[in-house]
Order: sequence, then structure tokens, then C-alpha cells
Amino acid sequence: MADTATTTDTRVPTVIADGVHIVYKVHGSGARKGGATAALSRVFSRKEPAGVKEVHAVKGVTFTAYKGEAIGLIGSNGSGKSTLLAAIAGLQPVTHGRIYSHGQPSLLGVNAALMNDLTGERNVVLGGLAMGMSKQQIRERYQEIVDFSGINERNDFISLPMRTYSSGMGARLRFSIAAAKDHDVLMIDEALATGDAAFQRRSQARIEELRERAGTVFLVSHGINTVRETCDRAIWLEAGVLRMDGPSKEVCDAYDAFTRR
Ligand SMILES: Nc1ncnc2c1ncn2[C@@H]1O[C@H](COP(=O)(O)OP(=O)(O)OP(=O)(O)O)[C@@H](O)[C@H]1O
Repeated sequence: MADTATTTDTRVPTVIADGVHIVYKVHGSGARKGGATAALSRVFSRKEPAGVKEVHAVKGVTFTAYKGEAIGLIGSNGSGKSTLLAAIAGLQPVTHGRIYSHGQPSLLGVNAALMNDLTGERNVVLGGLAMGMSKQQIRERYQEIVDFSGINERNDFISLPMRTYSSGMGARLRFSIAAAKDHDVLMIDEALATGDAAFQRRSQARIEELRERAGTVFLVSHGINTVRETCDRAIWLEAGVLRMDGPSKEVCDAYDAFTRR
């Protein structure tokens, strides 16, 4: 077991992943012949359509996350980090195993699915409502969200449609909206990597507050330094398998050594 709990543990678990496997089925992956004759012969032979491939993205992952923890998820491209977060948020079915969670986990970037044709202003309201905030709460926090995002630092961008924003600006606004609410479990996928240095500092401070006030923060990042600075614990996935789970410094050092090989 990759669990850090001890028998005398008084910490409150927020997310438990128990032997989680996630398999994607990819249809039309191109392995079959596309001709009409081939299709007919498949009908007559009653064979399963060829070209359905399986991608085993997460392989038997087990861990317990506790209230007050900020956990960094690290690993090479395609190692299953985003898939695991989507499953914790309930957006991706688990093929085997189970995930238990306390409260409603929010996945930043999907839950705050904003509309490109609407202004930043309208999106702040939309995102707030989508997270369950009341209109009154949104009104109270509106200025704070806009200021935090820094969207209006150079121009009145908040009154322009989001499609006019750079990807970094969009990510900053999404983070700011999500961070305006206290979450039981907040999952952030790469949002910090896109902001500039000043925004990253503000985000780190905000994550710290969220962690103190609410439950657990998960952060997926390729920036090992972001994980070192923001998280106290790190989980390293490699090819879908949990390689290491522990204090972020130790796990990041091991991952660093692995990537330098
Ligand atoms: N919708 C999908 N359908 C099929 N396979 C998928 C799908 N999404 C992801 N995968 C596959 O699942 C595996 C894990 O992908 P995932 O995006 O979870 O990894 P990741 O660690 O978040 O990657 P990255 O660091 O590049 O963002 C990869 O092999 C990927 O190709």
C-alpha cells in the first residue's frame, strides 16, 4: 500500500483511491480496412469491429488524501495524471477499483468550463453559479476575482469576449474564479504553469489559504519547482503506475533523478 496513514491517525481522509484502473476504449483507431467489401465481410462473419483499441491509462493506483494537504501529481507525459484527476472529480468512469471522496471535488478547468464568446465579466458570473455560489456571493467577490486574475492590468479586458484572451489570461481567469470559493477538494490541472511569475506567487499564496480553510488541493504540474514550493506531498505516476508517494521534496528529487537518466 502506498498509504501514508498510521494506525494512530487523527487526520480526516478526503479522497481514497482503492486499486483504481482506468481503461479508455478508442473506437475507429484505424487498424481496419475501410472498404465496403471489408465492412460487408465483417457483417457476415459477425466479428467484433476491428479498430477498437484499449488504452490502460491508470493501473492499480491506491492512496489516501487528507484534509489540509496540498498534493502534487507528477510524471512524464501521458502517465495518467489528468485521467486520475478527472476520475476523482467523477468525470471519468473507473474501470476497476473505487474512489471515495468527501464533499464534491472540483476540477479546475473543466468545472469552470467558460464560454469563449461571452465577456470575462459574464464568465465570472457563469463560473461562480456553476460552482454553486449565489448571485449575492458572486457580486461580493466579483472585484476580488478580477483583481486576482490581473486581467484588467493593462486594458479593460474583462468586458471583452474570452476568445480575445491569450491562453495564459484564460487560465488565470479560470483559476481566479475557482479560487474564489472554498472547496472540499480542489484539483488544479497545470493552471499555474501558464501564469506569469507575479500570478504564480499570488496563486501559491491562494492555494495555501484554500488548503488551510478548506480541504485538500491536488495540483498537476510538469513544473517540478511549482510542486516543491506549493505542495507538501507528491504522488509520482509513471505509465499509469504509482511509482512513489511521500514528502514532495523526496518524490521530486527521485523524479528529477529519473528524468535525468
Ligand atoms: N480520451 C482519451 N481516449 C483515449 N486515450 C486517452 C484519452 N485521454 C487520455 N488518453 C491516454 O491515456 C494516457 C494518460 O493520459 P493523461 O492525459 O491522463 O496523462 P497525463 O499524465 O495527464 O499527460 P500530460 O502530462 O501529457 O498532460 C495516455 O496514454 C493518453 O494517450
